Amino acid sequence: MKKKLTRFDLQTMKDEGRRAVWMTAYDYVTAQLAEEAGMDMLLVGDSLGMAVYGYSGTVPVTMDQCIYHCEAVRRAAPNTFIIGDMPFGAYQVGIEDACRNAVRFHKQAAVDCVKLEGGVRVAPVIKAISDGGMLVMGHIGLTPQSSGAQGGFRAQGRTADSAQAIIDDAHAVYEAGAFSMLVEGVPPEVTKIIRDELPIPIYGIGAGDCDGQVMICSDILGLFQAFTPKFVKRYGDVAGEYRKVFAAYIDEVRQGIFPGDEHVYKMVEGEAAKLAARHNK
Ligand SMILES: Nc1nc(=O)c2c([nH]1)NC[C@@H]1CN(c3ccc(C(=O)N[C@@H](CCC(=O)O)C(=O)O)cc3)CN21
Ligand SMILES: CC(C)C(=O)C(=O)O
Ligand SMILES: [Mg+2]
Repeated sequence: MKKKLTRFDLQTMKDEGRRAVWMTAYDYVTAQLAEEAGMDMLLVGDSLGMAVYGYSGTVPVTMDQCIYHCEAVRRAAPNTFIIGDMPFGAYQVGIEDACRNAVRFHKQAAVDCVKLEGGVRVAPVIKAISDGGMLVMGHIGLTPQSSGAQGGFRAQGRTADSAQAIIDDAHAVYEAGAFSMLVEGVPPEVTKIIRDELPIPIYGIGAGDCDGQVMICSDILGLFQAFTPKFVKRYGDVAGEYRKVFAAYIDEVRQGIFPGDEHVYKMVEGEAAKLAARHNK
């Protein structure tokens, strides 16, 4: 049986140059298949607001939604390192409130760490949660919960000054006690400096080569239809499979092909005749 990774395993993987592979999972079936496939970690991302609930961003996502999906993923993947993504509002109101929400992720959903977006500005929050004995993963660069401030879902750090601000964020996140961090949507030159200057695992999505990669599950499956960020690689056409299956099912029911003999229940021996006798009077 697969053994759940610890922060020390993740650190060793980085130190030995072995890349960690992870993706988002929001539901039981997906998480079960991911654990079976040997995924190193699973993120119950607040991207579930877009991938599952159809919002146009992640801002509306609530603690309850994140917790319920985390619980489903944990039940499906008891031996996988699970990251609970703190939604917008869960750590903006105050440090005490942020700690309470991080505790809820651990108590109710049995996550292995929480992740939250931001650098210099959220460093005190990261410090308070880590001081509470919980593992925190940082998330810098393109931070979807602040897409308003960033002017949309756009690559960050493409000028020397804006890149420097992200590097400063990385240092603040590390100093605050994060055990690892995710860098999203920045040029590889920026990622490289962060990786050279910090000892903890640096994971990427749209950030070039890193100590590991994460992708949105429905993006790699070729299932998510609304948009495709530049950094996504589709490894399948699951939307195409859905279309084929739905069309075939509709067709068979309409033609009376499904359900067939093999899909119906048999009456107990002799009972069909008795029943027929009652109704043939
Ligand atoms: N399905 C999905 N995949 C993701 O990667 C993802 C989500 N949802 N939801 C949360 C955030 C939002 N992300 C996004 C969304 C769109 C772009 C995108 O299309 N960017 C364009 C540039 C757009 C512009 O400049 O205005 C690109 O070409 O990458 C990037 C990241 C990443 N995350
Ligand atoms: C990996 C990223 C984009 C994330 O935080 C999420 O899926 O919510
Ligand atoms: Mg997220």
